Amino acid sequence: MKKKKRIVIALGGNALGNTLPEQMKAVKTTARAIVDLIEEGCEVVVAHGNGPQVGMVNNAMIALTHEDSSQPNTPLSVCVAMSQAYVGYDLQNALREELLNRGIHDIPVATMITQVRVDENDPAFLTPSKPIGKFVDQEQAKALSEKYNYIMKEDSGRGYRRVVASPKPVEIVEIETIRTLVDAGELVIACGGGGIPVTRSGNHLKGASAVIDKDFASCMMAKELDADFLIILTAVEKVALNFGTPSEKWLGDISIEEAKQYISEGHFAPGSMLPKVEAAVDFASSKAGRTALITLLEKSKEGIQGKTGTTFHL
Ligand SMILES: Nc1ncnc2c1ncn2[C@@H]1O[C@H](COP(=O)(O)OP(=O)(O)O)[C@@H](O)[C@H]1O
Ligand SMILES: NC(=O)OP(=O)(O)O
Repeated sequence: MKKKKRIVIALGGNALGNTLPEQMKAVKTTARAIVDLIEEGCEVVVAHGNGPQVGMVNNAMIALTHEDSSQPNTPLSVCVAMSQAYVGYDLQNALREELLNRGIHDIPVATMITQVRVDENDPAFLTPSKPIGKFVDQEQAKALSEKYNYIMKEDSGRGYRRVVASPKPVEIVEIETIRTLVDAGELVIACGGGGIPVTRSGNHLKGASAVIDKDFASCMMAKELDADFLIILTAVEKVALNFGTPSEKWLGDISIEEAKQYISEGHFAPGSMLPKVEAAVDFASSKAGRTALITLLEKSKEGIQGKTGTTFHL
């Protein structure tokens, strides 16, 4: 019998929406796209981002502390944990329902609260780079940085966002549990929001004030699970050279060498497209036969059929 293709999908912000009602709606479309892949005969593992969601949770927790001084600050690591549960809850239910609606009764869905270890000496702790929360204009950005000491940065021509530290993942703490569930045929949602960042001190895991890039965490999970495909779903169908300029050129199938050259030429914006391309290069170059794909959620099926998206190969 032909072995099923194992796919790790990294869902970007547009697959989840920015508010509770938007998320309820978005996860239904997302579930349809994922179950399409399952019906194509693929084994799917789902990871997702949390930029808007962790920003929202963090704001709510700050407001709580302002209202009630007996409530201590909620660490960013706990906000990431909350965002994993919030997204996992809606996504898990949408997937369950979509599977049942299509008569698929033998694939249980589970969300794994996932911790990802980072290095406490990672220089990324000193240079915040990960955009979270809402997009605001320049004036609002100035007000937020004055009021809360936030570091605000312009994000790919779409406005300003708060940036936080984003160290690289070193180890997925729950990887053996994830592997056991995936090998048992379950549909697992894991490494949400890049994973809850932790550092290790002996047997103790301590939350770190950071948001890990889900593209890097998904890449690590895809390698750990020996996946065939890493699919990074975002708001563009393809990756572009000279993005947003008159000489914009959309990329189809590219080699690792070409991708590395384009990275060095500065074609991909840090904090948005650059981590996706870096994760795609890392995965596709890690072992022969591994393919990475960057495309739109609605195009994921066509993407794995080689009909669209930007595909990275050795
Ligand atoms: N070279 C590029 N090619 C395509 N998109 C790019 C490029 N550089 C920056 N972008 C921007 O990056 C966005 C994807 O990053 P982002 O929105 O942070 O991802 P996510 O979907 O994970 O939230 C695209 O929608 C686009 O606006
Ligand atoms: N954690 C993370 O990478 O989130 P986004 O995909 O929303 O940026």
